[in-house]
Amino acid sequence: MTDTLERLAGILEARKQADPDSSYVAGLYAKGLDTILKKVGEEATETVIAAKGGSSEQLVYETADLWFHTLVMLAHQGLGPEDVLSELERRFGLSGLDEKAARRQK
Ligand SMILES: N=c1c2ncn([C@@H]3O[C@H](COP(=O)(O)OP(=O)(O)OP(=O)(O)O)[C@@H](O)[C@H]3O)c2ncn1[C@@H]1O[C@H](COP(=O)(O)O)[C@@H](O)[C@H]1O
Repeated sequence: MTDTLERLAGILEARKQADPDSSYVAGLYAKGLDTILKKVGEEATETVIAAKGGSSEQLVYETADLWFHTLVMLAHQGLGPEDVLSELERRFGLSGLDEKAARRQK
């Protein structure tokens, strides 16, 4: 499963050298962070709409768009899926309620 994320992250890294006219990802990098963040916001909204009223197929499609654009965002910021997966690994065994309580004590 993570092979797919690693493979995609490799492509996103390589697209940093690509021509924006021949690559959607290179085009996003060229337009900059604000454009990438706008796409993330749009895809998040489309995912919510699909979850509320769409088919399973639409929800999977929109979630893929959302994941893809968040991976572009991470790559633009010098991060990758391994960073997010490490954070999720760290959270294993830590209840969300306990984590929230610990944050409130800070
Ligand atoms: N996984 C994806 C992927 N998912 C979604 N998209 C694109 O993300 C866009 C989604 O935007 P919308 O749904 O809003 O559609 P749109 O109206 O056409 O988009 P905009 O004109 O508003 O940008 C579409 O253009 C999709 O084609 C993707 N584009 C690329 N990839 C991967 O990235 C690789 C590199 O792509 P290029 O850089 O284009 O070679 C590809 O081989 C794929 O593996």
